[in-house]
Amino acid sequence: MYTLIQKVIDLNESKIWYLTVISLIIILVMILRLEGRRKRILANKIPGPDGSIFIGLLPLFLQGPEKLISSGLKVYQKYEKSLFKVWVLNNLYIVLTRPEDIELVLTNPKLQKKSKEYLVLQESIMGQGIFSIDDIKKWKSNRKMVSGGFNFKIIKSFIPIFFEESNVLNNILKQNYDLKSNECDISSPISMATMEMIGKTALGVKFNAQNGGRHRFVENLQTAMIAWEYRITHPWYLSKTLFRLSSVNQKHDQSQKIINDFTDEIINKKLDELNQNANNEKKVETDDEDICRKTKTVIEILLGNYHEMSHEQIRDELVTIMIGGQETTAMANACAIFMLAHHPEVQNKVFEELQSIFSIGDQNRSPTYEDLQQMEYLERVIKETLRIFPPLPVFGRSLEEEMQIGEYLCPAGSTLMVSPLFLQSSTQYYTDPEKFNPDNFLPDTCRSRHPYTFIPFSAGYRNCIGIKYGMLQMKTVISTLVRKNTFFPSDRCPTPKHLRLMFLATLKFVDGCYVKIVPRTS
Ligand code: HEM
Repeated sequence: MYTLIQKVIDLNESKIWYLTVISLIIILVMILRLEGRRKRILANKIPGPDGSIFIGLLPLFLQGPEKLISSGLKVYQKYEKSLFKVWVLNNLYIVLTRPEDIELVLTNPKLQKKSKEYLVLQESIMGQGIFSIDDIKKWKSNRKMVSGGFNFKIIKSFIPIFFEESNVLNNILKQNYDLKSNECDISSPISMATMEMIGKTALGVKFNAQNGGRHRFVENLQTAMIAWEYRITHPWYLSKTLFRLSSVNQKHDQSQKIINDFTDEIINKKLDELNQNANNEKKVETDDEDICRKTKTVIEILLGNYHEMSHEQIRDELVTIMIGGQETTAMANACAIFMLAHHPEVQNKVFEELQSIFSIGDQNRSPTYEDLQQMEYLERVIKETLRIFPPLPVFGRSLEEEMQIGEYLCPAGSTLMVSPLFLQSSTQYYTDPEKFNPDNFLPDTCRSRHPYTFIPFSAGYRNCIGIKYGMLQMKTVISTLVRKNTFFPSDRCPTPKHLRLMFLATLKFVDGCYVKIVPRTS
């Protein structure tokens, strides 16, 4: 015994340090193994496809983003009676299928943290913006400040901008359609229109995107988003270290820098402008509220919190809003026009509703907020479009502690997944879910369903901040286009089943969205 003690005393400091490190590593490996074991034991009790050994359902992803939707739907339909598990490499996903479980998760204050896939956005231009941030304390206070830019009065003042850009869109579509067949791919023009709208309303910037202005922000935003899609559809690139080795990484980093530099420039310019106009501003604020509101954009509201938010934070929030508000509404607007083209009886009802709101000869009048409120049928059309084509088809939350959901104990370290796309096309909640039926959103029908059976904007704590903005913008775009045109199916895409979609973080068209456009004569 004495010799053992003597030996320990004789160890020099570096050896003791070495032994400590080795012991810590051994303990850590044991803990991880135990945790992994527990995760596997609990996972084994949850139904779901086993997939291949070690790689799970990775082959599903490797089939490509278009096939992923149909293959994913098959798996979902097979297991949707309860929540189910899916392994992809060593990641465990628990897919929630019942509205009760989804509500439990989305309204649980302990489950506000997004899953690790969102790191892709955090490591990119969204940074610490409220969409991707996982520091919940910071998210709470930032969300409060960002919400200021989306209050009712501010959003209402954006309607003339939505209308102006919808008219530009209408002219662009006229220039774009084939003179013989009247066919046109509406996806890209609509995408540029929503880009211009969000640029003007959030940043107070004109990109001239609709008229082909190749703005550096717009172009680099698209490059950065392609890089995310690449990472998400190649799950091993979720690791930043591996992604750094890929050829896409360099392009992404260049784009990130250009976007950040541009947004910094805008913030600095706006700050100077605000400082210079401080006295005039004060005067305007005491004048007619309407005049003041017209001049406010989301950036100005955020800069009002410049002392509470860092410059970088404001930049991240602005870029987040630009991304959150552009692609989502572009996809929804295009899908709604496409579905109207394929459902003439629905299109006629929308037009009749518009005729009851706008008098004859009123074609160029901008809708007021009250007009948009009266477009109840159009609202149902938009909701039905979002049911069938939710622009964000999947979202996830990180499960950090074991939790009982329904009859299953879900292991810590897994990701809880919710899929509006699959949930909203389930026969369990919608009769004939493939049918485009705006009456699914009649008040009584809505009341008869669990509210969490329709969640295109998510719900609960981290629901979409842009719901009102989105609804007013979509109503303005669609009503303006339908007031001026009739839409018909294109020969290139004769039925809705021919519309090819893919899952690339958001829902996207594989080869455009074609319709025939015939301008109304009076
Ligand atoms: C059709 C239109 C839209 C759809 C379907 C949609 C959908 C969603 C969904 C599903 C989420 C939650 C995502 C998650 O949990 O990971 C979300 C969050 C968010 N959306 Fe939207 N969105 C739309 C329009 C907009 C608009 C117009 C804006 C801003 C102008 C916006 C900004 C945001 C932001 C900032 C968040 C993060 C909120 C937070 O975590 O606190 N969205 N959106």
